[in-house]
Amino acid sequence: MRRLDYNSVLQTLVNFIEKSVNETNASGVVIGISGGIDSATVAYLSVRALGKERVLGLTMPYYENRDVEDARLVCESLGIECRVINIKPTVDSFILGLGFEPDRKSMGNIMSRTRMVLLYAHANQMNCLVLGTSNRSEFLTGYFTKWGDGASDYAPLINLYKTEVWEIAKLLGVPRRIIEKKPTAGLWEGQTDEDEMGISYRLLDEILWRLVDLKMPKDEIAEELGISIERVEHVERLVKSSEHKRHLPQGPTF
Ligand SMILES: Nc1ncnc2c1ncn2[C@@H]1O[C@H](COP(=O)(O)OP(=O)(O)OC[C@H]2O[C@@H]([n+]3cccc(C(=O)O)c3)[C@H](O)[C@@H]2O)[C@@H](O)[C@H]1O
Ligand SMILES: Nc1ncnc2c1ncn2[C@@H]1O[C@H](COP(=O)(O)OP(=O)(O)OP(=O)(O)O)[C@@H](O)[C@H]1O
Ligand SMILES: [Mg+2]
Repeated sequence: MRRLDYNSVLQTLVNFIEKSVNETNASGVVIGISGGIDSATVAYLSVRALGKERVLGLTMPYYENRDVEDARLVCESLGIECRVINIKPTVDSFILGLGFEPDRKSMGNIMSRTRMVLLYAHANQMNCLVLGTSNRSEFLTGYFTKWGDGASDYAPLINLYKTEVWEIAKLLGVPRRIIEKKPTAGLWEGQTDEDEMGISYRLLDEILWRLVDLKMPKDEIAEELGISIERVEHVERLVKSSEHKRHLPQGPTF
């Protein structure tokens, strides 16, 4: 992987948030706090950039599990306001209105888009910006809901791989319990990112960096990492098939 000076990356992230908020005359930021590491990292960076009074955390559970406790742990350790909104009634009423039984992926995407609606309602009302939490590993593989968690005003982590986010989180002092948790979108019980994508983040990031940033031939990547070419091709397919998620909607030009 590339070697970054994480202290300097951290300062760049803090400066970026401060500048984005000040230049837009926003009062502060709203962040969806899941209890996972990406949102915790964005919250920690935001408090460094803006102070705790200008950061609002929204925890929006669908399932009853430990994630709400973890989200509270993040907010309490930072001293930021944490509002909990149970999205089950809203999501269930969407499903009732559909007239068909959505599969678990469609249902998960409804959950993600419901959270987006709630984040923007708070941003509108409070003159705040929505900070996204997507990282480069998710962005390049399309591992996010289009117009759901992929939607935000600024996304400070978008150019950092997941393995790099882990390093920044350690430097920030994010609670260990949050750092050590298995990454999960939490869209269905037992879901984990690495199972669904079929690869560990450590290997994914090594492949993505060579494939996308260094533009290395696939056979060289496989040889250098001591893996089969099929694994590299799997990642390449994820990148290619999610191209549409990295652009605004296209139309013909005249
Ligand atoms: N070629 C193309 N050009 C333009 N648009 C295209 C398209 N192919 C599909 N589409 C559109 O995109 C839609 C599919 O995209 P989308 O609706 O996002 O749905 P999809 O990519 O199928 O599912 C979202 C994935 O992201 C994961 N996720 C979601 C939320 C959070 C996290 C997390 O890590 O926390 C992960 C989730 O587990 C799932 O694997 C299609 O229904 C279609 O409308
Ligand atoms: N229950 C939730 N309450 C509030 N926001 C949520 C919830 N679930 C997901 N989100 C939002 O969607 C984002 C995307 O989820 P994702 O799982 O990629 O990140 P994470 O949970 O912060 O970290 P990890 O990937 O390690 O689980 C979260 O960072 C958060 O902003
Ligand atoms: Mg998560």
